[in-house]
Amino acid sequence: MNEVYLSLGSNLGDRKAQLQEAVRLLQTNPSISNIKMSSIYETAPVGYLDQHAFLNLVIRLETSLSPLELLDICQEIEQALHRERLVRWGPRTVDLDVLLYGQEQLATERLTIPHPRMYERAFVLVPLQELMPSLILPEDLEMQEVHVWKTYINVNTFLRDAN
Ligand SMILES: Nc1ncnc2c1ncn2[C@@H]1O[C@H](COP(=O)(O)OP(=O)(O)OP(=O)(O)O)[C@@H](O)[C@H]1O
Ligand SMILES: Nc1nc2c(c(=O)[nH]1)N=C(CO)CN2
Repeated sequence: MNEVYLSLGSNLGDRKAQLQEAVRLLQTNPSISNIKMSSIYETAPVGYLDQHAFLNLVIRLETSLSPLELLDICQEIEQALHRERLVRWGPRTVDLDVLLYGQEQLATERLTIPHPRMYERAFVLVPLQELMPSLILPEDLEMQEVHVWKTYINVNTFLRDAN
């Protein structure tokens, strides 16, 4: 089994419902187990600023899928939730990025692990630190626009939460 960390984000439409659907689709995959989630954070947009605030979280899971198989699953979920790529770093119904896959280091055209921009992103590192308390945040990280939006006891509570 491989331990994997994914970053999830949404800033278009019903942000929480889309994150719930993405997590539900991951949970129903027979090759994925033991999903743990961080709190959900509301975060100011980074990179492309003229867009709505995001909801972001990080999840840890175990999987027998290879890194590329997992990327395929993430991209299928983005497609199922009607993700469109119109602007780089622009608005999205849902975005799933592979942050870490065990101790794996990869730099291919389709997939780079660890995710190349994760160490500069408070919207990734702050939720990641909840699941990985030994993580030391960079001193110059822009923290002020990253706020806990909601904390769930576990994934099932999150998936049952209607509003
Ligand atoms: N670790 C990774 N996780 C997800 N996608 C990756 C990763 N490494 C490379 N990619 C590639 O990046 C491409 C663009 O991904 P995407 O459209 O989600 O980027 P983005 O979320 O807008 O920006 P960013 O990559 O800065 O988060 C994907 O098609 C995928 O092949
Ligand atoms: N706050 C926030 N900003 C972003 C996000 C995101 O998930 N949250 N994703 C991006 C591209 O991956 C670009 N900018």
